Amino acid sequence: MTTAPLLAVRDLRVLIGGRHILHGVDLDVARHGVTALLGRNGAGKTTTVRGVLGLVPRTGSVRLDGEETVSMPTHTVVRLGIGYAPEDRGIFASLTVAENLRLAERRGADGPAYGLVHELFPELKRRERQLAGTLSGGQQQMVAIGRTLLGGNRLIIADEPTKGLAPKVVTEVAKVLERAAEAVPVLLVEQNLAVVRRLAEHCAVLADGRTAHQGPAAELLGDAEAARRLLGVGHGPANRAPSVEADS
Ligand SMILES: Nc1ncnc2c1ncn2[C@@H]1O[C@H](COP(=O)(O)OP(=O)(O)OP(=O)(O)O)[C@@H](O)[C@H]1O
Repeated sequence: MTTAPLLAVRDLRVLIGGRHILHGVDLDVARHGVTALLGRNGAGKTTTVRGVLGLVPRTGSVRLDGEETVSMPTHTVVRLGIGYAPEDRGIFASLTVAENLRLAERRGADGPAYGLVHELFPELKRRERQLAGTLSGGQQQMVAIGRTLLGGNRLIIADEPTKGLAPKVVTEVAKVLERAAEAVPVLLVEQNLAVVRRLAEHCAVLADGRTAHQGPAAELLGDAEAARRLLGVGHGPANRAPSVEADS
């Protein structure tokens, strides 16, 4: 079994409007489970994701399963098998759950993976006629993640899926991601360290547009001094990690 990373980003640089946003991001995403991308506000996490997807001009190397994608346009990159759940979830509020999923269909080897989506999230089957705008935050996140699972993707990228959610909903979303990651590896951009602690085996930390740290997530989160230095946690309420409720 190969242990080479599924996604290997090396020296990723992004220049927007004459400003260097990223100047040397290295990131390995594991072939299994959740890899967390961490860093303070403005560190460059979303730009890294956008760089991986080819949504911003970039240089360096971005290999998916060994294949160099850095010169490819976005539509080619995503067809290689990357599903993206953006920070705002990107769902259509005035369409039903079923319609939202249908819009994300892509033909994988065996057609769209509805079996997998309904197995992981039976609630989406039960609510298929409900308007997506009337779902809870956690249920909307199920739709967003469900959409990424429909196209036979090899990697899911979820950008701050718990941002702005109440603790109970954060727990719901963490469970959704945990289940999704059993099927497809996930790159998770996340500020909630309790979620990272629960889900991620590996992590990378960005600071000022560069990779400041990579390694096992538990090791970083278990080292109070490193977590304070790299993530700024432990300095008052604004930086305190919200909790994730215990499993019910
Ligand atoms: N299109 C753009 N034009 C100019 N500056 C940008 C652009 N996109 C991002 N930036 C700047 O680049 C830096 C990194 O932004 P980015 O959104 O990648 O950080 P982030 O780590 O995702 O932050 P947050 O946690 O706040 O979402 C910020 O200073 C941001 O203002």
